Amino acid sequence: MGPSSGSAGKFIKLCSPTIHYTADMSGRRVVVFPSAAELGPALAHLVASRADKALSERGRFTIGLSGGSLVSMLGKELPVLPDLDCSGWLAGFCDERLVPFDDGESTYGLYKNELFSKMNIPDSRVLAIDPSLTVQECAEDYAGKLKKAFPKEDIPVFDVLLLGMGPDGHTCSLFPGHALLEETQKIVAPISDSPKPPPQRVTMTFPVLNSARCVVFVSTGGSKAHVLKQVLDGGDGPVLPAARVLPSQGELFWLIDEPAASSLTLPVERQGSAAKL
Ligand SMILES: O=C(O)[C@H](O)[C@@H](O)[C@H](O)[C@H](O)COP(=O)(O)O
Repeated sequence: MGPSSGSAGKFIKLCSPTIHYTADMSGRRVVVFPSAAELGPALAHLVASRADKALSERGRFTIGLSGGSLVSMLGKELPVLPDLDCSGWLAGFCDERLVPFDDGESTYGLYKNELFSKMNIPDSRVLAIDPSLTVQECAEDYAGKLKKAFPKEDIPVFDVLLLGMGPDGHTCSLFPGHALLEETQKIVAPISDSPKPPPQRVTMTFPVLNSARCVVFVSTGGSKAHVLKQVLDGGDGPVLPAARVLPSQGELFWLIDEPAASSLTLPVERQGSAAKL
């Protein structure tokens, strides 16, 4: 798509050599970086800026985390930011695999090692699942934890949700064609037939994703090019789960790298600043 196509709207000119261009595509602010190495620091700055804002306006910063490449990216980039005070942070998980915390598949376990320990975020500031429960109980228990953490809201409003997207267009544990895509009542749902192992997981539902103040997708690598085109460009195919994330009030960013963007036709704006995100 280009400036003349329907899905591409105004293009935002920023000023730093590390961002190639940003585009406003159907309410999504798409930012393309030369590589994942340049995307990581911008992601960290974006999180820090929304944390500053939340802390000054509401006295705490709530963030939902996802697995995949985000774990190591955040573990590398956030702890090295100067003057980042995490004492007011409350971290949860956009989805989680129902495995013990010391299992290599546990998203909590990965973040504990790669991020929480480096940033001195204690367990009391982390909303985690109870992996000893059945998947049904686990979803109810985690939903209860979210409700307790957001007592004034029917649907939790996270300051930032960080999401990845699988090559099939799934996000969180919301997979293409699955009945959970239509869930409107629960804020957290169990899934016991995840097409991607492990099969048992719990996941935030679209009502939570679409209530956030800021949602940031991170997607990198050439293996995502085809599905990114489908999600960002639309077209005749089914609307993939990642494309259904459109916060009703909040911001929506797609931070991608050039290989992932290679099937998109983007404008030639080539200046930007991570600080302006
Ligand atoms: O729970 C999972 O099985 C993964 O965490 C998965 O959902 C991941 O987030 C996406 O596949 C994006 O992965 P990348 O960030 O590595 O692209």
